[in-house]
Amino acid sequence: MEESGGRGASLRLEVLLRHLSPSRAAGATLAPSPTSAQLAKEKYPTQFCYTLDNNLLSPEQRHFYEENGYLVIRNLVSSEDIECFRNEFMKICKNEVKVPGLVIMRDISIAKSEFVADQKAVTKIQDFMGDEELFRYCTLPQILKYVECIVGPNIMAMHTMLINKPPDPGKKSSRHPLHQDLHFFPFRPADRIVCAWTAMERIDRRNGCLVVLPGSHKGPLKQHDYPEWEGGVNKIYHGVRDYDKNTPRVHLVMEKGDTVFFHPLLIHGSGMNRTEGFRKAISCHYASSDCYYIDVKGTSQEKVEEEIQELARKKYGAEIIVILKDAWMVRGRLVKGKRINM
Ligand SMILES: CCCC(=O)SCCNC(=O)CCNC(=O)[C@H](O)C(C)(C)COP(=O)(O)OP(=O)(O)OC[C@H]1O[C@@H](n2cnc3c(N)ncnc32)[C@H](O)[C@@H]1OP(=O)(O)O
Ligand SMILES: Nc1ncnc2c1ncn2[C@@H]1O[C@H](COP(=O)(O)OP(=O)(O)OP(=O)(O)O)[C@@H](O)[C@H]1O
Ligand SMILES: O=C(O)CCC(=O)C(=O)O
Ligand SMILES: [Fe+2]
Ligand SMILES: [Mg+2]
Repeated sequence: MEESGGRGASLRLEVLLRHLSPSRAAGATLAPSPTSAQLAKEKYPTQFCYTLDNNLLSPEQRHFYEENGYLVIRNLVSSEDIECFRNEFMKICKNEVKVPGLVIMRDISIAKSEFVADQKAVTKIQDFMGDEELFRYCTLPQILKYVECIVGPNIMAMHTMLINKPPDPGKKSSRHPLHQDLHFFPFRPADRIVCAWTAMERIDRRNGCLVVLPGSHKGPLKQHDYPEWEGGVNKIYHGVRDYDKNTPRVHLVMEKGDTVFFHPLLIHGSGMNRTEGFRKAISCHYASSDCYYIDVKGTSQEKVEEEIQELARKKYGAEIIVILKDAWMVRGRLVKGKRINM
């Protein structure tokens, strides 16, 4: 007795398969469908250098990051999570929560005025790794998935910020000059570093959205200086000294929860806040734990190191000598994989 479907049926199947796809003819097992990484290589045969082989980014997304140095993913962080981060930030501003290692910055226009325990006094908080609630942002799996496509499987959270851009006091000091984040980082390689920046509300040109120069990540790290702004510039808000003024600027209009991933050499800044609200964004810079520290002495980054040391001396006393590398090693936190060099 012949099994149901026997030779006759398999012959018919073979003919059908040949008809559908000559390469899947009899004998050959069904080939698995091509992965996203394979598709990307077929479609864009040039070498990828800013992204790693992965099966998350579509070929178009991967190509976009390679060419432009940034990629916006819509609606990546939930409203609920963002409200938790907002509440925690408010508690920090009201002094209800003390976070070890946190740096609180006030806008230059209010830095010298009387202290008020309110978000109105805070332009940005930095290094919130010691706050478990805010740090949860850096560990969100949907963010780390994208980060892994750029930095690989061993991921350190190196630098964290919650930016609370105040209504401009009329001096344009709420602007952030165009800069490259790598200017502040004494580690390399740049291609294994990425920033995730999430809008905590709708952010457009009225409240000071991010402005990027697409493709600028392909250039070198540039010389940075304080811009000559009449209304004053915030401490450490260095800007690129010269950049191609003809490069088109792109204003990234983002909705709450939208997240942009960008390369540390991408030239970016943000405009002034013309609204009455405090424009909020949360961000984390990630690096592969395979990265290594560099000595910035004798480079364009030397001045940053000196300036940060000077701030630390003022704050903690004259005898303190901050080794930049040590300061980064203490702050950095592993979020995925193994801690190697960093
Ligand atoms: C990807 C980006 C990477 C980065 O951004 S890495 C850059 C690292 N960033 C930093 O190190 C943060 C810099 N900011 C700070 O450390 C602090 O905000 C800063 C400036 C020390 C102020 O700390 P506070 O604890 O508020 O100290 P303080 O009230 O005693 O002020 C000390 C002196 O600084 C002045 N100041 C405070 N906020 C300022 C501002 N926004 N712009 C300009 N000057 C500012 C303040 O007036 C005071 O000056 P003075 O000593 O009285 O002459
Ligand atoms: N003189 C300057 N030096 C360095 N950066 C600057 C200077 N003037 C403006 N910027 C920065 O350049 C970026 C782009 O400026 P641009 O005028 O295109 O947009 P914007 O000021 O953000 O928004 P809008 O044009 O809607 O006011 C902003 O991030 C701003 O902070
Ligand atoms: O205005 C912003 O949110 C961007 C700030 C920024 O680029 C930075 O602090 O490095
Ligand atoms: Fe930046
Ligand atoms: Mg402008």
